[in-house]
Amino acid sequence: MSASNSQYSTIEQIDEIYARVAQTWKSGVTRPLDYRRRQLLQLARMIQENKTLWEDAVLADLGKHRQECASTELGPTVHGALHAAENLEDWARPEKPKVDSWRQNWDATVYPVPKGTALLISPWNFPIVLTLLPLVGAIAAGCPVVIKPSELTPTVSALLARMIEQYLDPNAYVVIQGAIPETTKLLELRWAHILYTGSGRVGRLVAAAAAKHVTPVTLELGGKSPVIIAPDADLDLAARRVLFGKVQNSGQLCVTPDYVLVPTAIASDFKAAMLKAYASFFPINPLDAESQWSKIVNHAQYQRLMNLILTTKGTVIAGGVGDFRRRIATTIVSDVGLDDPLMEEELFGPILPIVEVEDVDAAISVVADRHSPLALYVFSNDETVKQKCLDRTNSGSLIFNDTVWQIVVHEMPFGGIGESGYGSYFSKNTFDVFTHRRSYCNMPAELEPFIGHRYPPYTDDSYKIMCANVNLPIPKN
Ligand SMILES: NC(=O)c1ccc[n+]([C@@H]2O[C@H](COP(=O)([O-])OP(=O)(O)OC[C@H]3O[C@@H](n4cnc5c(N)ncnc54)[C@H](O)[C@@H]3O)[C@@H](O)[C@H]2O)c1
Repeated sequence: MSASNSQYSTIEQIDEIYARVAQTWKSGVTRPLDYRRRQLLQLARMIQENKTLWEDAVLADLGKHRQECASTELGPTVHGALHAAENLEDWARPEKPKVDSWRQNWDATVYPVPKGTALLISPWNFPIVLTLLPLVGAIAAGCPVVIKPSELTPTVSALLARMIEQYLDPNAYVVIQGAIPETTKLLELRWAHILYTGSGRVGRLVAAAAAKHVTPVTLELGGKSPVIIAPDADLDLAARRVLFGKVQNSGQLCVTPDYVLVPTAIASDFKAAMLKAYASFFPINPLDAESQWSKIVNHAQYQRLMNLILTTKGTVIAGGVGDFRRRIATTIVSDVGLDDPLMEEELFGPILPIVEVEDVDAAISVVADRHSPLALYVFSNDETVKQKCLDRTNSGSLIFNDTVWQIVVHEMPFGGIGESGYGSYFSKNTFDVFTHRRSYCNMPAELEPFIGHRYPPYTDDSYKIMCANVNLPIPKN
């Protein structure tokens, strides 16, 4: 047992839990749609009936305000579970692909079937929704699941363990509490799918471990998500919306705006707009005891962020201070160069560098020269600018005139590209992650007269028939 937390699972317990969940998978109990539906409704109840407990847990671990907890953790989870329960039958319906007429009596069908027992490894920054939304998809798909939440949010992880045992089928959905040794052990086992959310550093370890068993993986990683301000942008609106994205969970959000690229011609107007938005968001000192803002998750992260504020060569124009409760005032830094320490790693905290560039083309070049981010935000209504951003950059998502709230459009796939990860989920996409599209055919004996030419011995006649597709006419253009 790990010394630091008596609720951590021992290695023997992990083996026992794995065997139990594997047995559940074999029994087929998680497959029927009415079972899946019941579990999904239970998951929604688990949140709704214990709203205050969840809010308190997130408050204890992250100091996150109840409003942020309701809007970004609890609401999306309940909505996601109910949406899956409502659409389950549709998503799980077998499909009849369009086939050539001569194959129509082969009964070609695609069955969406559960992949098998899945592993979810989730991060600390949104410890409820980033654990439970993947779980919703896995339940909907019919997979049993082992869940490993983050050790950095121990109150939420303990609550997840207790609630999931109480509300869901405990033989099919189990939380393992632990840190690196427990995750390492879990990664040695064979899973049907692993969905990992977190840093690229650990993502690489997960992908390497999965490769040993040829296990498919979804990697939801991070990266520096840029903002481009175009000359035609409404600067007050842009400033408010950029700052909104930055204050959510004190910037500890995978799609938080990481840095702003602004053409020199409008840079001073944009800075003024940012300071105006700042004053309206923070009518009192952001570090006041009644603070509404999340704390930084641990001392090491706090220290890392404060060091960045100290070592930047830019000018701190707002914030710049922290306190003993690990809160850092949202900090705006102007005149930041592309070689500044703030422009190296993903910031993942409440610091917003503003980088001046010659024009929108230069901004696009900066984005295109770096790793593809999880999100790219552009403030513009100019169709030429929009098209250039679409054509010349790549990112998990491309959002015009807002930040962060693309995540409420559940119908769109959420995921990264390149260093920001691979695979995507949300809504039916999550169901698809845990689903195998199994091909099915039934070839009746009456086919023999029509397919007899496939059997040896091969003859000139059978060869001619088999060349039919090779000789298909090709259109000129
Ligand atoms: N794409 C997304 O949806 C998304 C969402 C949230 C966070 N993120 C990204 O996650 C990162 C921050 O999250 P984090 O710090 O919790 O990530 P992390 O990678 O440190 O931890 C995530 C999980 O990995 C486990 N882990 C940590 N070290 C390990 C090791 N050596 N071996 C095996 N397992 C290990 C942890 O126990 C935890 O459960 C940021 O980069 C952020 O952008 C991405």
